[in-house]
Amino acid sequence: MGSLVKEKTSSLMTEFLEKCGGYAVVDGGLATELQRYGADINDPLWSAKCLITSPHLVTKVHLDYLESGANIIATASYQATIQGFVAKGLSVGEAESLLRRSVEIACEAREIFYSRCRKGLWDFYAGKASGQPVLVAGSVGSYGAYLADGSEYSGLYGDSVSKETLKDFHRRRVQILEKSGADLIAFEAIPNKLEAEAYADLLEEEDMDIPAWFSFISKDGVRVPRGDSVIECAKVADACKKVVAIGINCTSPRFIHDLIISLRQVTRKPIVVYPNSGEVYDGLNKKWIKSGEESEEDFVPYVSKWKDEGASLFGGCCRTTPNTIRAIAKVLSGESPAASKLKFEQ
Ligand code: MET
Ligand SMILES: [Zn+2]
Repeated sequence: MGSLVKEKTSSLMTEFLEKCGGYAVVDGGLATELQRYGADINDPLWSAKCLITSPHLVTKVHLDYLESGANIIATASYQATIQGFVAKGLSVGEAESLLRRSVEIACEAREIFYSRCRKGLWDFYAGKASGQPVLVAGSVGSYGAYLADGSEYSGLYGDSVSKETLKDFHRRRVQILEKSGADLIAFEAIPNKLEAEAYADLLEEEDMDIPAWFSFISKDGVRVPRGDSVIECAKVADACKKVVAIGINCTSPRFIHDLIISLRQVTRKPIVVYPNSGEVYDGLNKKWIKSGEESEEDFVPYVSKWKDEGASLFGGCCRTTPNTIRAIAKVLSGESPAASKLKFEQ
């Protein structure tokens, strides 16, 4: 790769943020939104099952988020792994095509969005839609997500799983996403430091043409599920030249404020936050459980505070919807969100 391409890679996010006016909107939950449209994703492949059974729904959800103001849409590859597809009886070739397809679907949705904007077909944002820059992030879920046994939210893989195991597991998928037209890779919901180190090594070893963001899960506002401190994990991400943003996703909104402060202590890279609705996932029974009276837009009034603490990219994760994203886009564009009861003690 030429040095010019490398420079472009490392500055991609700062330039993109400038184009967006300093702050960018990330999409909301993809899997849970597919479910809301009736997709049955109760499967080891989770949302990736839709790449086989209902790709049109994936396009539809991407379009919904773009229409709501998203600047970054993440592909349906979170739980799309070659190993997972092969376990379903697909060939390696078919599995790799589906991974590529996840990026193509998101790129096609962006094209459809832009062409509809040009024709002025959408009311919302119609005026400034052509000025809505959009990046496609190739989503990569953790090894625990592939295992689909709840370890995605515990980060406990056992002693037999080493950094090398994780690198071997992720390498081919990352290579394919890199060459499929994605603008960046989103390593999402990272549950332990070991996996962050594996990703960082992979990015360096593969000398990737596109950058990445690392986004961690936290269940207590201090540590990732495995028990490593978020600060230690963020240091791994900060030290990796290919990482252009660091953040938190699929985490209760109530922890986001403190987590941003922790991240800011160890990085100057842009911070991305996209919490879930605040409900808790019961991995064993594959159900979201309410811990209070959360609704998907409840955290939106906090976006301004998170901005003040130094985050620059804001979206939603599981159980958030296009409504959440529309409200975040409004906050970032200076309009106040619909009055909503503030529920999270800061
Ligand atoms: N981008 C993924 C999704 O929204 C993140 C899942 S987090 C468990 O489906
Ligand atoms: Zn999530």
